[in-house]
Amino acid sequence: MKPYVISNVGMTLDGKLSTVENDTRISGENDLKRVHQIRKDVDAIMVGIGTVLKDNPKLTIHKIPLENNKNPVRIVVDSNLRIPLDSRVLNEDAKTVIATTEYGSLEQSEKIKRIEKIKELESIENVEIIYSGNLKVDLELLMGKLSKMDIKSILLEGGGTLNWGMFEKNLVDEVRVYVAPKIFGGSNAPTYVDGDGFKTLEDCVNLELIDYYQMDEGIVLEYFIKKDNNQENQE
Ligand SMILES: NC(=O)C1=CN([C@@H]2O[C@H](COP(=O)(O)OP(=O)(O)OC[C@H]3O[C@@H](n4cnc5c(N)ncnc54)[C@H](OP(=O)(O)O)[C@@H]3O)[C@@H](O)[C@H]2O)C=CC1
Ligand SMILES: Nc1nc(O)c(N)c(N[C@@H]2O[C@H](COP(=O)(O)O)[C@@H](O)[C@H]2O)n1
Repeated sequence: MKPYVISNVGMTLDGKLSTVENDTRISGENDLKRVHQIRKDVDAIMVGIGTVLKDNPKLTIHKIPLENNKNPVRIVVDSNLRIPLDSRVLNEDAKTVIATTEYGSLEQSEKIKRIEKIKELESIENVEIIYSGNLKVDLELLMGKLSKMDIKSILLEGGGTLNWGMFEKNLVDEVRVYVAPKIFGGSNAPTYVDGDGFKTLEDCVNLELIDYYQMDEGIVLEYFIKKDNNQENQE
């Protein structure tokens, strides 16, 4: 049984997650409070290494009172352990799981560097490294391992490449997006779901609307993922 995965982003009307210069001021204050309430409701928050490298996020609950809650576990999907040791997501405010790949097939010099980085990360008390897959993190395997760690719900915050990986493997259960009344443009600006993309309508993700409501100057849209994809797309 895999964890229940909620994908949440703040995006512009043209689907961007940041500008081409990585300006990510999209959500208003009330929407950020909504996001932090979801963080409070889940066991873990998951991002890709791209987001860590570009945003240096904290991934803790800080826009609303934590009260007597613990911060959720922070999961960083990082096949090649590129995470900088001074990343805020490695601070002591919460446990951090780094999902990486087996390194046995690396050539000797790369393997030595990888083992060095593993030792440095393992010396950080609240950090745990888990291994799933070879060249790239195997997300299906990862979900199974996280479930065994008693992580039953995950807020997937992105970015667009990891979001693609999760949608491609049909690992997302719910979508909540804040759509700001802004247009960023830019063919190189990151979008909600990047990656290779589905080739045909038969393969794409189908959504079932749950709710929609105004928030700040924008709109929040909430959907379930329709899991009977094939039947839906044949109609
Ligand atoms: N507005 C919003 O709500 C949000 C905005 N953002 C923005 O998104 C941008 C970052 O997005 P992006 O650059 O795409 O990076 P991501 O955060 O999506 O990280 C992608 C990286 O994760 C690693 N990864 C490992 N396994 C997988 C897999 N199976 N599938 C996919 N990725 C995998 C890859 O690196 P490797 O091969 O090294 O493992 C990949 O390059 C930033 O500009 C950030 O500001 C991010 C989150 C939310
Ligand atoms: N939901 C949402 N709306 C926006 O406008 C955003 N820019 C983001 N960004 C995500 O939140 C992370 C920062 O979290 P911390 O405040 O540092 O805890 C950022 O890295 C993106 O994942 N999200």
